[in-house]
Amino acid sequence: MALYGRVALIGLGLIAGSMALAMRRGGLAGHIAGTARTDATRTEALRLGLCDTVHATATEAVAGADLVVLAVPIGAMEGLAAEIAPHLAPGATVTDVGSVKGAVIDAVAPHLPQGVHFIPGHPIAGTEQSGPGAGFAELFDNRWCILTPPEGTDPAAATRLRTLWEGMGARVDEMDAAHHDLVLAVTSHAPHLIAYTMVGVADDLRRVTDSEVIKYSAAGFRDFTRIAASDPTMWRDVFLTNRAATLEILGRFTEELFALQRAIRTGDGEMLHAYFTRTRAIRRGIVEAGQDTDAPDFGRAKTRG
Ligand SMILES: NC(=O)C1=CN([C@@H]2O[C@H](COP(=O)(O)OP(=O)(O)OC[C@H]3O[C@@H](n4cnc5c(N)ncnc54)[C@H](O)[C@@H]3O)[C@@H](O)[C@H]2O)C=CC1
Ligand SMILES: O=C(O)C(=O)Cc1ccc(O)cc1
Repeated sequence: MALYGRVALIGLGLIAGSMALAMRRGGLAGHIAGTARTDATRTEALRLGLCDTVHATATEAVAGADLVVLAVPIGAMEGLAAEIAPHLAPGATVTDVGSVKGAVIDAVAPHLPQGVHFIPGHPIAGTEQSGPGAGFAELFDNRWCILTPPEGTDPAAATRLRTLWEGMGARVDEMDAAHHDLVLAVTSHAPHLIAYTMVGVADDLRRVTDSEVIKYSAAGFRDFTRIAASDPTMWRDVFLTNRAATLEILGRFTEELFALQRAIRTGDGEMLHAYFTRTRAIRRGIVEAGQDTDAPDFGRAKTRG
């Protein structure tokens, strides 16, 4: 028997589309109901076989669902939570996949009725692509998914959601929302901002033509351009909702950057060498601990992009 009888996916983009395909692969959902705002997305989701039914409204999709997944940009979550709240089945679990957790909890939890389990989540897996056609079943394989269940969460509901993510190929960790937001500011949010900035700098530097940027892109800059092609709405919402942690990390980043800038200006090769030796050791530690899921020897499908 399927783990969840009826799953409602709100927002049929990269993450919801990948979840639909991964749930089908694992036989984890009896019925997948989806909702999207436009006719084009609903038609595309049916054509791709993501959903058994697609609905024009979120309230129709969540009716009778035992799992509801909010898979929209963070700024859209509060409005959707308010809209679906009166239509949720008693005992249902509501989860989300947002890249920031504290703000999502503040926005969503107050709207949900007693008897509904709210267990926020965040798959640490994605690409710069968006929309239903961007999804693929292997996206979560060997990737982490972080759950941030609030205190007092029903253990059976949390275990069931953990089992779903494991069934979709992910490894699951639990932590509190504030810690999640700090960790992700370091590992994802600040790096994305740096990529956006670097691509902006190259664009501003008119002495370097566009064709030269493309032609001579070494791997570092190529990765920046891929990341800087990510969805603008999603990333605007990430920075507006993880403000404190991102600003804290960017402050530290700026200090380090100034120190390196000074070392370059003063010709302090010793400082540069010591710094790069330290960072190389960090990278090697990650690979040796088997934490780099993109390493070629990890035996998994690489994230597309
Ligand atoms: N893209 C990535 O790599 C990752 C994204 N996330 C999170 O997952 C969530 C969804 O991201 P993606 O699937 O990448 O985005 P996406 O852009 O591919 O899909 C989002 C979908 O939500 C729809 N939508 C937007 N506002 C809506 C509203 N008010 N009502 C109904 N539908 C609405 C959009 O039309 C779109 O179809 C975001 O909160 C993001 O932070 C989490 C992990 C990775
Ligand atoms: O495409 C990439 O490199 C990513 O970093 C994907 C990603 C984007 C946002 C998340 O919250 C988690 C993963």
